[in-house]
Amino acid sequence: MSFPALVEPAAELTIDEVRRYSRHLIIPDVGMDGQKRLKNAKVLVIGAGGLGSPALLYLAAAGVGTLGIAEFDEVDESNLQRQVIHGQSDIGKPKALSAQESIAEINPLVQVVVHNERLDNDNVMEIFRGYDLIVDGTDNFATRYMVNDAAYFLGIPYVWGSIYRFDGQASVFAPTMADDAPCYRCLYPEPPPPGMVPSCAEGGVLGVLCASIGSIQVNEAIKLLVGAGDPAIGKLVIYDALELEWRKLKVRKDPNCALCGENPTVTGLIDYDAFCGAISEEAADAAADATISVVQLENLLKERAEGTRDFVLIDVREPNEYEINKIPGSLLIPKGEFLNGNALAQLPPVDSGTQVILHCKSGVRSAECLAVVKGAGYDDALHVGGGVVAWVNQIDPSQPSY
Ligand SMILES: Nc1ncnc2c1ncn2[C@@H]1O[C@H](COP(=O)(O)OP(=O)(O)OP(=O)(O)O)[C@@H](O)[C@H]1O
Repeated sequence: MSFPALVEPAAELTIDEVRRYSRHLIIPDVGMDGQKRLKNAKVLVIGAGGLGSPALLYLAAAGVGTLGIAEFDEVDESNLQRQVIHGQSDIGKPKALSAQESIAEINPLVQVVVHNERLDNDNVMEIFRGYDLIVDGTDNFATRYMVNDAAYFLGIPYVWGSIYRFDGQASVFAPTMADDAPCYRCLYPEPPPPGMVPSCAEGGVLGVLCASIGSIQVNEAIKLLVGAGDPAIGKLVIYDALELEWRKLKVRKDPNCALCGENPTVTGLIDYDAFCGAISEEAADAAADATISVVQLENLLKERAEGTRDFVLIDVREPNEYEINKIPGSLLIPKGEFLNGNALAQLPPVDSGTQVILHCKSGVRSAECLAVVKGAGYDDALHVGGGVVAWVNQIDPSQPSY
């Protein structure tokens, strides 16, 4: 199904622009009219990370007249494996500014608007207002639901993408463009239970997958802006890079959707952190008075070495994470073993007097496991807040982080 172009055409292209965009101008579906629409377009990209990098680069190269960048973070060495808009000399710089510099080099005709801040309930409506289209390149559920809701309230279509390891997904959510067009909540009414879906920082992502999904997002954005082809409204694009398989599933509007359904219950922005629960209630309860810092752990490890303390330190991450860095003296039992109950047989008996201390990468998975262990009777079990990330940052910077 085709849709009218989102943007009116600019009055004219300059001679420089005609030269620069000549390969677009000779595509019948873009042409002079489409390129003038791109020139007039205002597109906001949220996140200048894995997906945002290729999205910004190609939107800029394509001649989108105004490109907004909403990003609060700074460039880290571990970003460079996939966030190709940043380079070695950008490490430590705000990503939004680093991205702006790259765009100036790729296409100085683009006007870049930098929003060097975290998008949240306080600023999202104001920042979104005035853009024709949004490209969501973020990596967390709280932001995704917020983007979906804010875009819906303002009637702005957006292109969503998501990546994990070798798997990617993308879709266009534009409930105000067609009566039967779904929103993100129609596809995913509820966020996954906290701790169940690891982030890319926890589970990893193939760098080049960002290019595959980010370029699909740009493709959809260009189609929407110029009114070409059949955009992925009501369609979920699924890419399996390991099998080299693309699939397209139909996504229907949910009449019971909390946002765009017949009797909406979400009528304004909500507390998205609470909705997505950074940590499950059981895990939060278990960890409430059983969380130690890495400094406390270091002291406990010294006492254990001196023979004045008895405990097992268990790393609940995956074996490939354990290969990258570890807290010395830890034993690896991945979280899945706790969830299926097998880990308990590998722990010292409850009445042995040996305490159980758990850690993971950042403290989310270990809190989930702590709830299991406490439920099995290990009342004095502890977990390490901040996990191995805090250990590397505060105790042993000689180890790599990831
Ligand atoms: N609410 C938000 N406002 C602005 N930018 C956001 C928001 N939420 C996430 N982002 C940005 O979206 C980008 C997502 O990129 P990516 O998935 O590659 O993750 P990353 O945070 O850079 O990497 P990693 O999680 O592996 O350290 C990040 O740069 C992140 O800072």
